[in-house]
Amino acid sequence: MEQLIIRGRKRLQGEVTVNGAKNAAVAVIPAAILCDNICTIENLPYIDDVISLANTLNDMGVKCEFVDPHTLRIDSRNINNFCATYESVKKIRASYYLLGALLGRYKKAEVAFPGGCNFGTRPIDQHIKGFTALGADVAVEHGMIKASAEKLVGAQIYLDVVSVGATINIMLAAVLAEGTTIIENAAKEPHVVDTANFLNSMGANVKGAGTDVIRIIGVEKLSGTNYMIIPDQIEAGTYMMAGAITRGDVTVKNLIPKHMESLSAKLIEMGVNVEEGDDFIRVSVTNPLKAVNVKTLPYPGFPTDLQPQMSALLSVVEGTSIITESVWDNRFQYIDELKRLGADIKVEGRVAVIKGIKKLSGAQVCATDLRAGAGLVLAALAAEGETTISNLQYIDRGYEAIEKKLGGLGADIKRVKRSK
Ligand SMILES: CC(=O)N[C@H]1[C@@H](OP(=O)(O)OP(=O)(O)OC[C@H]2O[C@@H](n3ccc(=O)[nH]c3=O)[C@H](O)[C@@H]2O)O[C@H](CO)[C@@H](O)[C@@H]1O
Ligand SMILES: C=C(OP(=O)(O)O)C(=O)O
Repeated sequence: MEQLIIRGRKRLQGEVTVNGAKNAAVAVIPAAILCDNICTIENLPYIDDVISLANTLNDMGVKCEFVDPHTLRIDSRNINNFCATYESVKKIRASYYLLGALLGRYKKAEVAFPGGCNFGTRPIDQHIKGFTALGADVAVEHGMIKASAEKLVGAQIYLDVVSVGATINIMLAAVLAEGTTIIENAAKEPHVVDTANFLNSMGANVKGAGTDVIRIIGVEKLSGTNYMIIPDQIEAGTYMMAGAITRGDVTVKNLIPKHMESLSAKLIEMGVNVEEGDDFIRVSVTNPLKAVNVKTLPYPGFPTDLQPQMSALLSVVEGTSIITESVWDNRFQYIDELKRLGADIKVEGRVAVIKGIKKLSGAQVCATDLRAGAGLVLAALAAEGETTISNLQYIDRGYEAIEKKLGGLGADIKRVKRSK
């Protein structure tokens, strides 16, 4: 068992570089099997979700090779298996993209119900509605989602909820379908746009990604391509808040400032100094910070994947802050862990009321999911004394070398192996 040991209250200072985006990577990798050739994907984060997906594709006869830790060469010429089992996909949510990609290219797919972080129900009815509208038969049996079609024909699909996964999955299934598909009420997240750009670089015809109407004109064939993944909005936001919670001076490099607007605006409202460059943001604190209210929303709103990190930050900002989680029905499970560090937070349903305290104090805590883990890391950086964080398998799903990056900013953090 590995743990992070953090001795807090070091003011972070310096520069940290963001890796490629997890949620773009996990869509683009399955999308690569839509062509009968080789795709080379660069700027991938070297994280467990990416490694798991590469292993899953290898099990299907796709040759996935890391050219270096951030570059994956995907050769899908000899794919021979259209089934992804529970064993291979249980840890990753994005395994659902294999459904859209296999269905789009081979008209058949069998994928175990996806895993990923647990914050309440994570239905996939909108994915299934989209596949069905394109002409697929979809059945759920023995924990497997089975989809097949004679052929796929473009359709007009209105999503009942704004869903990143359904938007991307329908794009994957529709790029090789006959005719035009229109997705209305589509998600607008940067990773939706990145996946559309990747598909277009393979020869697809996807327009409107980044707005709430996406139009896909089916093409006959896609070709291999070289593609570079966008920077990770959530990793960037996590390090921006690491700067703020330690009242430090941190420059987060290799990000897209536009993707950070909802966070930057909140930090500025709190009194944090936020200085933007073309591809960096410098965050520093010189004045006392103020409490704020935050509501998570689909992009361009405040990302739910930065909500736990924001709770950690607000737990040491004087005054009462309110966080409303409007995307997931149960994403405050980690609050009990934050309370072990002394945070004063009350949760009622989807609302957390945070009374800022002067100082957190180190304790033993456990990550309950990926971003909960990131929130605990931030809280530990601000806490007096030593914090031990376990369940690192969650953090490792989405953060490459988190202890090295924070260590480079002056944090006292180390990863240790403990016998159970
Ligand atoms: C791999 C990946 O990219 N994961 C992200 C993706 O998850 P994921 O794609 O699973 O999240 P969605 O955008 O689909 O979910 C948003 C909301 O829609 C609901 N819903 C979704 C699909 C569906 O068929 N029916 C339905 O009701 C969900 O319960 C949730 O309330 O977007 C989330 C919201 O930004 C992020 O927290 C996750 O980090
Ligand atoms: C919730 C997340 O991931 P996933 O959807 O892959 O579980 C996340 O990235 O915060």
